[in-house]
Amino acid sequence: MAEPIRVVVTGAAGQIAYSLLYMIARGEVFGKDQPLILHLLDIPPMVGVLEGVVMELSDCALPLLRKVVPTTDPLEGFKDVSAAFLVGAMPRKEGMERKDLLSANVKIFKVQGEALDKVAKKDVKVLVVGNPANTNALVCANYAPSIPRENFSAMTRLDQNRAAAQIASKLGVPISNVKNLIIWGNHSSTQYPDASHGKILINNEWKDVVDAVGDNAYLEGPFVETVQKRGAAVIGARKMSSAMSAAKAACDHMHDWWNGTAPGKFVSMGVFSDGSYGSPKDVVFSFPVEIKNKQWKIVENLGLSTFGRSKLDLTGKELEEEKNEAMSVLDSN
Ligand SMILES: NC(=O)c1ccc[n+]([C@@H]2O[C@H](COP(=O)([O-])OP(=O)(O)OC[C@H]3O[C@@H](n4cnc5c(N)ncnc54)[C@H](O)[C@@H]3O)[C@@H](O)[C@H]2O)c1
Ligand SMILES: O=C(O)C[C@H](O)C(=O)O
Repeated sequence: MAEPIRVVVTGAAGQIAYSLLYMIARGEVFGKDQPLILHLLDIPPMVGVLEGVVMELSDCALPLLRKVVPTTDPLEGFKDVSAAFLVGAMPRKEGMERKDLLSANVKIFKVQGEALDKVAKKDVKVLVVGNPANTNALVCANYAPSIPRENFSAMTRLDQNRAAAQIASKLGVPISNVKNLIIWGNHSSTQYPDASHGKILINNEWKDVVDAVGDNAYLEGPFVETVQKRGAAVIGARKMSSAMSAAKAACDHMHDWWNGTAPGKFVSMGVFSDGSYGSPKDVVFSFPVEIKNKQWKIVENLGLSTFGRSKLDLTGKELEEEKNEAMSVLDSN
């Protein structure tokens, strides 16, 4: 069997981590033959809860889990890690937008970027879940200059999964029969869930989602809005933000980054923009990507409608504004 790898989950005493840690430790991300040492990072007031999580992980009796390192010290938490799930951050409450968390959360990602830079493996894969995820990923990467910025990503996979679930339910097919729906831009209510390149498996043949749905008004209206507002809908119902589905999406994201995407399939990830599709450069923007040998590549030459173009411009503008706001928060500290 392979040597164990070290994987850190921040916010390890929180609600997303409670589902996520179990899925990782079962081998659902790095494989059923990959032993793991799990680092659990949280803040000092959560030490008691963290102890409980450590007890439960032990009681799960998981064969791949070789050791658990609970800590409140980022330098210990990020030491020699190969993969980092950056979940620890304040969640929004009812009535807030995710960017309202910016001033509180962005500082966390500065400190964690600096710690990753000092002690993580240089090929560490960093997934930022904590909101506002795109801008937090940007900040984290900026404070970790010795790690390639391609190694930092933000999670829009939950939005992709939500989009796929809407289409599967609309067409009455299993979720595994839907692929290549795209989330463009920010993990916020300006994101653009785009079904125009989506495929659906009907009678053993991949067909266009657009043709199968046959209702453009739905695809540009209720479909887009439902996905954009799904996080708020979950908060409205649960009084807490999504956790089980967020943990599953984090596993899907890191799984595909680690293992690659199947031929003909792409997934959405927030990554550093090179200006593709007229997006602003140097913000973390969600694009369709294909992954091979742990390297993502933006899928090129996909057509964009006039409607899509206007949506990309809107979400790109929001990301530039968030970036400026984050920089002024950090400059004033
Ligand atoms: N990108 C997405 O799709 C997505 C989906 C769901 C939730 N989220 C975001 O994920 C974050 C976590 O959500 P949750 O429901 O688990 O929240 P939670 O409040 O249940 O848990 C957050 C945990 O982070 C810890 N924490 C705070 N500051 C920390 C720091 N500096 N270092 C380490 N740990 C720290 C807290 O003590 C707490 O245990 C929120 O920002 C939420 O908005 C993102
Ligand atoms: O909506 C939130 O604040 C939590 C999360 O980002 C989500 O999409 O469910």
